[in-house]
Parts: sequence; C-alpha cells; structure tokens
Amino acid sequence: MVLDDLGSSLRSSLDKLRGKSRISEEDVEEIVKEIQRSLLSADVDVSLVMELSDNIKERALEEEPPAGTPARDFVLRIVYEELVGLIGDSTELPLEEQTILLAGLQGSGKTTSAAKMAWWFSTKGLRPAVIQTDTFRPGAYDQAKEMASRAEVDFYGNPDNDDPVEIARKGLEETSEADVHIVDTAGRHALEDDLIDEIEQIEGVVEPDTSLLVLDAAIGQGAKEQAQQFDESIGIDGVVITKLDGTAKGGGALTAVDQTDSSIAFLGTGEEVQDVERFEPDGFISRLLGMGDLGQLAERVERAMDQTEIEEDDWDPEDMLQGQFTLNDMQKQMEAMNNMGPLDQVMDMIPGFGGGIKDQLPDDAMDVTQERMHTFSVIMDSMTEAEKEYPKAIGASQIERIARGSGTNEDQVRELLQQYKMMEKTIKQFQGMGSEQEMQRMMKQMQQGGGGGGMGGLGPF
Ligand SMILES: Nc1nc2c(ncn2[C@@H]2O[C@H](COP(=O)(O)OP(=O)(O)OP(=O)(O)O)[C@@H](O)[C@H]2O)c(=O)[nH]1
Repeated sequence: MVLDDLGSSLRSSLDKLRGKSRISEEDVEEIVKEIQRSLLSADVDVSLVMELSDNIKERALEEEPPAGTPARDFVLRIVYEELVGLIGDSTELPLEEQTILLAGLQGSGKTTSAAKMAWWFSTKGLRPAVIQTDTFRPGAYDQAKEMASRAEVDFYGNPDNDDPVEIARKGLEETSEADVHIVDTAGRHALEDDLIDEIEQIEGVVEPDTSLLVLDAAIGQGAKEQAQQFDESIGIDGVVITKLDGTAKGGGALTAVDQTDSSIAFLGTGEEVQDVERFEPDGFISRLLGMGDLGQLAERVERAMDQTEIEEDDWDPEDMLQGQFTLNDMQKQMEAMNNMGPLDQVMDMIPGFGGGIKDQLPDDAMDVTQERMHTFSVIMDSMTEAEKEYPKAIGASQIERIARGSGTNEDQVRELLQQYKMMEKTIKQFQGMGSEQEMQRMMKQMQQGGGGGGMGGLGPF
C-alpha cells in the first residue's frame, strides 16, 4: 500500500512524545525527518516532500496546542491535516450521466480499470458502458469484452476496425442507452507522438466530462513527465492508481496528482472487477496513520452482506465490535469476510488495528484462507448447536466425535478451535475501544479539530 512505511515509522516517532505536554524543536525535527525519509523512499517528488515537511515543522512549532491537548495528539493532527492537504479531495464524479476518458501508458491498467469503474458505477444504480478503442494491442478487445461481461455492464468494441476514433464515435452511438460512458484507449510503451495524436483525436470526438490518467502504483519519478504530457494534450482531471495490492510504493502517483493539479479518483487493488475503491482522502490517510477507515469497512461489509445473502437481522457486524462471539458468528463472519477480501485488509480498515494491535498478533491470526474456511465450515456442520454457542466446553471426546462426523481429523478440529480462540481474542481487543459510532464520533471530532485530543480513545493511538 502507498506509503505503508510512513504509518509505522511515524507511529514510533510519535510514541516518543507520549506523556509530553510540550513539544521541543528536536522532537519536531525528528518527526519531520521520519516523514521525509518515508515519503522519499516511496518515490514522492523531492520538492513536494520539502513543502510538506516545512509546513508540518512550521505549524508544530508556531501553533499553540489547545489547552490540555497532549503533544502527540497535536502533532498527529497537524500531520494528518497536511497529508490530507497534499493528497487533496477525490476527483469529483457526480452520480449522473457522463463520459469518462482513460489515458495512460501500456500495461498501466486502463482496460482493467475501465471495467472496474463501470462495475462501481453500476453498484450506484447507474447504467455504465465500456467502449474499447484499443486497436494497438492484440487481445485488448477480448480482454475488455470479457471484463465488461464479468462486471455485467454494456460493452462496445470492434476488432475488425483499426480506426480508434471511428470506434469511439460508433461506440457512443451504439451504447446510447447507458448513462456513464467509459472510453478505454490504447497505450504505448513510452510517450510517443502518435499516441498523443490518437488520444487527442479521440478526445475531440468523445468530448469527455472527465479525463483520468491511469498510473501503475509502481511508477516512480517517470510519473512527472507522463502526467505533464497527458495533461498538456487532453487535460487531466484525476488519477487512477492501480496495482496497490502489490509491493508498489505509489509515491509517483502522488507526484502526478500534484503535477496535474488534479486529484485521485479510484484505487485499484487487484485483478478482479470488484477490486476497486473510490478514493476517499480522509479514510485513506486515517488508514495510513493506523487509525482505520470505518467508511470503507462499512461499504465492504454491506457488499459482502449482499453477496452472502445474510439477513441483516441475522448477522450484525456490530456484534463483532461488541465481542459477543461464538462459533456460529465465526462461521457467518468467515463467509462474509471471504467476500470482503483478505481479513488482513479488512483489519487495516478498523480503527486502531492498522499496524497497531494487528502487528502484535501472531501471523496466522489473519491467515484464514479459503481452503481453511471450507474445512472449518465442514467441521462446524458436525457440531451441535450447544457446542457452537459454547466452544469452550468442547473436550477431547467431542473433538473425536466431530472429527469423525466431518470426515476430518482431530488436529483439524483443534486448529479450528485455536483459530476461534485467536479471533475471539482479537475481537475482545475491540471492546475497550467503544462502539463503532463512538469511534466514528471520535474520528469526526479529530477531523474537525475539536474536543481536546479526540484521538486519546483510539486504542493504540
Ligand atoms: N494485481 C493487480 N493487477 C492489476 C491491477 N490493475 C490491472 N492489473 C493487471 O495489470 C495488467 C495490465 O492491465 P491492463 O488493464 O491490461 O492494462 P492496459 O493499460 O489496458 O494495457 P494496454 O491496453 O496494453 O495499454 C493486467 O494483467 C491486469 O490484470 C490491479 O489493481 N492489481
């Protein structure tokens, strides 16, 4: 994830401020150095890093912390505000009829992002269509068509036509019933004149409301030049950062945002059409700083509930936060979490978990793979209702019976009980943090800058 390192290094330098009510110049220097180191190693442009760190330094030393605010909370709030300022708002994309043009180099993820974005708009009740104009890369048509069908959205392309401008024109006509038109374009290995000519012509025909530059998170300093050139030719309104699920640093994309004076529209986090997030700066930075992102969590839970068709009355994710946790809950939550994505990622969205408590847990607390989930499910089917409600009462003879009944072995049953214990322990850590509403209230308070150190209650923060 972008700037992953920043969260943990910042946390450790901020921890040194614990218990202090005043902050010295030395403290500020140290924190600013950490921020610079993390941003630079994440490939963020040097001048941008300097600007950000100067602002933080100046504010931390010159602003007067509100009475009673611990130094740590005060500095954290400044860092948070400055990072939100650097990354800016997400690109405005009204939920209404519109045309979006995607630009970017070959392999940056345009075709995938077109389908993902179309899927995202469809979840908002709109009717999107993907128009594929890439006549340059063999296979682009088939890939786009297949992805559009997986996203269950309208699609237009023509593998027999080698004129992308003509395809774009025809595509808009043929998909006139759609509300949101997403026009995918061809890429090249490098910025070449014919690529720029082609995209300018397509832009002329399509007249997009929004032009988005698609950038691979792995892009480093090269982002600056690319962003500049695309911006000059068609005008870039926003950036889509792809492949954030990999080890990429993502700093180059932040540089592109700054260079084009634009913003981030979407984040791509995998190869499937659902692996997309609308960029939300507050949530993103909160997550980065280990404060969790309740908005994203709620959205994923909602989506997962739709997919698993679990009645809302039947399973309330709040239960998880309340700590009323049985094997029945675990079974339902495993199904739902399976649809939410890796538990690990889900945990990152929960306040206090990102890089906090999560890091202190054994690795396999999060390692609930699909295969294990399936085995666990089979085992649980062989348990009685009482055993599922009171797993602690399961002894050796029950383990033997359950293993026999489920066609598994005793070790696997013990593994399930062990996993349950670890999950229960994890859930219990929440209890001290208050309810979800309480956490949201605290985050809001913190964002508004009020409430005398609203971060105090966020567990490890
Ligand atoms: N892991 C991961 N892979 C991605 C993501 N987005 C795209 N990819 C993969 O990256 C590769 C290139 O993506 P495409 O969508 O084909 O890229 P493109 O920009 O359309 O490429 P051209 O049509 O050649 O210009 C494909 O293998 C995608 O599956 C992402 O968010 N995560």
